[in-house]
Amino acid sequence: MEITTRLEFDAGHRIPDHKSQCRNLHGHRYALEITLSGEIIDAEHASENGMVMDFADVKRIARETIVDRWDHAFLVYRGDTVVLDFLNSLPSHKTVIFPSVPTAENMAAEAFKLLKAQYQDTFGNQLKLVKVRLYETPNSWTDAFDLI
Ligand SMILES: Nc1nc2c(c(=O)[nH]1)N=C([C@H](O)[C@H](O)COP(=O)(O)OP(=O)(O)OP(=O)(O)O)CN2
Ligand SMILES: [Zn+2]
Repeated sequence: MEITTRLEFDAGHRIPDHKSQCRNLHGHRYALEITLSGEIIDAEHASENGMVMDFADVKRIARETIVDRWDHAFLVYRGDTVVLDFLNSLPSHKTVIFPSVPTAENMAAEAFKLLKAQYQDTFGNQLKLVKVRLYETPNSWTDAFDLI
């Protein structure tokens, strides 16, 4: 079985070498969809009985791991020194330094890597993160999978 839940957040970014307008500082309302697979839990009287994982717990983990960190932050490539220096000059600014250019693809890959370690198979139902889908706009999105 697969389950999917969706969270949204706002963040700023830029693609410094982009050929067009994405080189400008701008923001998106991102949507993050998390898909997990596993067997349906068969544990009489357990809160999770009949579920792959409680959607509330899927979202709580995603909030703690990604959304609370990236929401209303500016995501900056660590090599984008002109913008990084500017952001560092702003008192108490919420800045997330990225190891790669914060394209939708790199953000989804980073989210997958961080989330994979957080979804634990506590009920022995082969719970597994299978996909992270990130919408950068309502019309454009990317899917990250486990490449290992
Ligand atoms: N493969 C990718 N292409 C682009 C990315 C990306 O992350 N991966 N990012 C951008 C820019 O960030 C840009 O903000 C989004 O571009 P675009 O889809 O062209 O923006 P629109 O506002 O025109 O999108 P609508 O879907 O029409 O609202 C560029 N390319
Ligand atoms: Zn953008």
